[in-house]
Amino acid sequence: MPPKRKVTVACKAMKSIGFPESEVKPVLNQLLESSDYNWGYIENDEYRALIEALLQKKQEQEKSVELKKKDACSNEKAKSPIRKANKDDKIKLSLISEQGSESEDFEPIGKRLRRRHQEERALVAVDCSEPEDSEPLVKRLHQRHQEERALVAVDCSEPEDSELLVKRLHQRHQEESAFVPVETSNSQLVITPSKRGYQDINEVSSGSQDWSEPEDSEPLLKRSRPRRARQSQPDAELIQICDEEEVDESTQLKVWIEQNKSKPVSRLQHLKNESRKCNSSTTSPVPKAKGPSQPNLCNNSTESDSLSFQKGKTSVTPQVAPGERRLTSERGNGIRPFEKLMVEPYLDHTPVENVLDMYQENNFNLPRDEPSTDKHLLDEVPLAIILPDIEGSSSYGNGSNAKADVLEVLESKSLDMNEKAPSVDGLSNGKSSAAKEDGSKSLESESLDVMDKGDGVSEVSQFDITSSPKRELKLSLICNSSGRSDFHIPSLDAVFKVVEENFLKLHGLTEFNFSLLELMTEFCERFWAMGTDSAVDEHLRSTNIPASKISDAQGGHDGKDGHVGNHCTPSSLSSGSVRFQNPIKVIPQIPKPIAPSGLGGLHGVAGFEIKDMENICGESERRLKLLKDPQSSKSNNWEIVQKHHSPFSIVNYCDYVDDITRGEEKVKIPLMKGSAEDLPAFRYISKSLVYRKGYVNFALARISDEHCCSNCFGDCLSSPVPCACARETKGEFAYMPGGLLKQNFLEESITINRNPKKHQYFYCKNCPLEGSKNNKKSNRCKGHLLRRFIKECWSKCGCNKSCGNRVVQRGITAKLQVFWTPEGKGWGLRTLQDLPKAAFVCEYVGEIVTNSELHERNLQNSGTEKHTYPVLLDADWVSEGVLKDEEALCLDATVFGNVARFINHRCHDATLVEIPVEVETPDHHYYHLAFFTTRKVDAMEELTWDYGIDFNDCDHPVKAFQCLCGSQQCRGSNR
Ligand SMILES: C[S@@+](CC[C@H](N)C(=O)[O-])C[C@H]1O[C@@H](n2cnc3c(N)ncnc32)[C@H](O)[C@@H]1O
Repeated sequence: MPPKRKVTVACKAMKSIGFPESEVKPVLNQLLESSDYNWGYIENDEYRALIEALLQKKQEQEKSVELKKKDACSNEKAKSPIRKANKDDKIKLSLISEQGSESEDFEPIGKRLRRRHQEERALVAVDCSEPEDSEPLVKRLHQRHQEERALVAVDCSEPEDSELLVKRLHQRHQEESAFVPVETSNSQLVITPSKRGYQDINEVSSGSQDWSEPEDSEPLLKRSRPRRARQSQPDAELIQICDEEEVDESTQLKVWIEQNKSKPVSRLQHLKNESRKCNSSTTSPVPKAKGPSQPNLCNNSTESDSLSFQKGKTSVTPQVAPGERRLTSERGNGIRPFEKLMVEPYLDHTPVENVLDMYQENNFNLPRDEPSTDKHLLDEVPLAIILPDIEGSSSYGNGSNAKADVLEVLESKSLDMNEKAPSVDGLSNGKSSAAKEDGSKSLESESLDVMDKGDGVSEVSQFDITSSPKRELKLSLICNSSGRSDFHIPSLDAVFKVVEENFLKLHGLTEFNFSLLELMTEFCERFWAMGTDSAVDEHLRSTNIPASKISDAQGGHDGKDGHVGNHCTPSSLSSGSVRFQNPIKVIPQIPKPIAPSGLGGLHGVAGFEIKDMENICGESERRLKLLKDPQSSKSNNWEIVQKHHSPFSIVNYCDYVDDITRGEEKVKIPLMKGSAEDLPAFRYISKSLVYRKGYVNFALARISDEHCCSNCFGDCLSSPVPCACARETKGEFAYMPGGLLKQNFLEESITINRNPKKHQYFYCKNCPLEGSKNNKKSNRCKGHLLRRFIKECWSKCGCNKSCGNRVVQRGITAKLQVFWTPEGKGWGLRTLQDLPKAAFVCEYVGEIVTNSELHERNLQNSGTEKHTYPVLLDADWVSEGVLKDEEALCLDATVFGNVARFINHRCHDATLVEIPVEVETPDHHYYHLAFFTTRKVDAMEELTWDYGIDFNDCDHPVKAFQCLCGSQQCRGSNR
């Protein structure tokens, strides 16, 4: 269904339950954005996510009206001016625990709801003890909404006295804190909510998981069934983690009765709801809850997205992501937010201008097909980051460059301004640093000052710097005003003004352009700059990028350079604290596609610089022109090119006997001496290229949090708990440190290849392969073998490039040679060194063509032309549903290819096995096909793989050859 229609249908559905379109559209828009335009997520469960978002929004609106009312009232009573409060509060600070409500302020509503939705889904899958009630979803959601409204109503009935209000808020915070799972040791976990679900897995599995354990006996087909079903597996491991043992039931009940006096909700229903809430939001790794019916007033506001470092506690980077369906629905419903955006995955020399353009495209623009609904909302309006040295104009520059990139590192720093401050809210103070479980380190926390008012109440504030995996850097200042009845939220401008004036006074300056906001921004820049590795420093130093570009790319919401503009938002916290937060989006380092201006229709080609393309095209101006504007010619220049192979004859392999890759690979691949002129004319490429129609989308935006490990750090393989990227391989990585495949994974892949079972085949209703043949014969699908995928970490992951879960993408490392086979198979590939079993050798690289394009090629081939064997990328067609022609792809290495085009076929006992590898996109209709050794291979042995051809299939795109593999189980020797 086209997106516009989807919007209409969604609006209609919402209208039927009482939400007008005007309310629905902005929320839907926001939800779409936060879910990466994943309609599947929005449409699931009768629009559950959307309904929740709408209810939540309504509730927030109501709450804010209430709060405004109360504020107005308390302002009346509390006469003390802001300046007085500031003056009295000589910021004496220490860390406080405020992450509880932080996310409510910082995290966009859509994201929050999506997360909650995911958590709830996971719990529904797990919690067998609690039968789902049969109430329709909408009714249940409405009911919950009513309950929440009722709670607000209770609050409203209290006297509007400012002092009482503050106290009450504070008290409620304390109460709520009491129900938040408490520390069981000094290493309490502080969890990012969006990943919270995995925390328990960490806890449960760490230490108990045996990585070398044999694979479970689950049939492959079951695992390979559509990912929607597969996802439930990791989720199912989620357990109840609320520390209800710590909470006295009668106390809970009492509080609950207090809070729900006026509510016409049955206790049972309430308990169910609360239990669900608790399940989805609690953070403690401590023992399981007693049961679902136990009352629990777990504070949902602990759902913080903050990564605040808390002293004495260990911030844990969550590991395994929840199994949410990959975003194939985008494809399925025709939404192509970043259509044909090809990203060269390994490009290190990406000009930053284009990176920024792309970032802008990816993150701030509506997708092309997306209906333009109401105002496109952004909860967090980003400030621009200025790169001080970029134009050489920074007054702060010390030669190092600030950067606005590469920021998927998870670090959080709390600068506590109190030294030796007494513990507040359960937190210790003083210098502290903590190693997270993922191996990353929380930054040291420094305490600078303390003031005890003498009544045991510390005035505590916190300057919090948080970087999120979303490449946002947040500075937040939390002023704890608890115990001060005269406190009310000052205007941020006023605060800035006072601080700036004080600063100037303090330094005896009269004419100095000092801006606190700029200082904060500068702080962010420096933070990122210092946390970025030197390689990137160097990269940016060499890149001349105007600052305006950067602010543009940031969204440019303030209309100027994006740097100024009052985006700090004051908000009050339940404890009576006030927070100013200043979310700043930071540009990630994103590989770029080749600029569209470069080669017209070829801009989608990944992996080539323009000069490379010009080289490929040789000296021929005419050809280049054709390539630059393929539309300008009626003739298909690419086909002409291919037919005659003329552009490639310029490659005289006599000149490249030392290295037929011409430097395309990290290693040289020589040709056996003597007969270079016999080498077929082809162009060596190290990465596959889209020929023309094939749909391959490497947009980063397609990779959701669940499909990357943005929180990881360093080497994922060294993490005690496998990250989200191991989900594809059932929660354990396919690789061992050092790059070899794990035995069980390898064996399974070999078995699937050599002895496929009936149930390991998938039969399509409308087979794209058969359909592409366009002949009158039967289009009956002959079956596609379902294979196991490896999923490698990639650019959106937080780990570094040498992470052990990045093998195929690093390219060829073995010493190989192209040689003339004595048996008459033509050229072949062999190894010049001993290779261990399970070692990666190379991937199959070629042109990415659709099946119909391949068919056309074959028709055009007179049959006399030598052809390499095209490889069908059908390893997971089962989960891709009905494929469009442009999604049914194969790799043809005949004209553009890598060394794998020389690997000959061997029936059954080949030295190599091919394994699909997901790298840049979760869409499984495109993937890498990597070759691993099936056994130890000795130096000078030929490398072979089983093409999997049916030698009796006359319909096959390429005519079968008489097999000379020499295997005892040869299938094609007597043709
Ligand atoms: C991918 S290419 C391999 C490289 C090829 N030998 C060459 O010289 O370019 C596939 C072609 O090699 C030949 N070939 C591969 N394996 C063979 C085998 N076992 N027996 C005979 N010919 C084989 C066939 O002509 C086949 O179409």
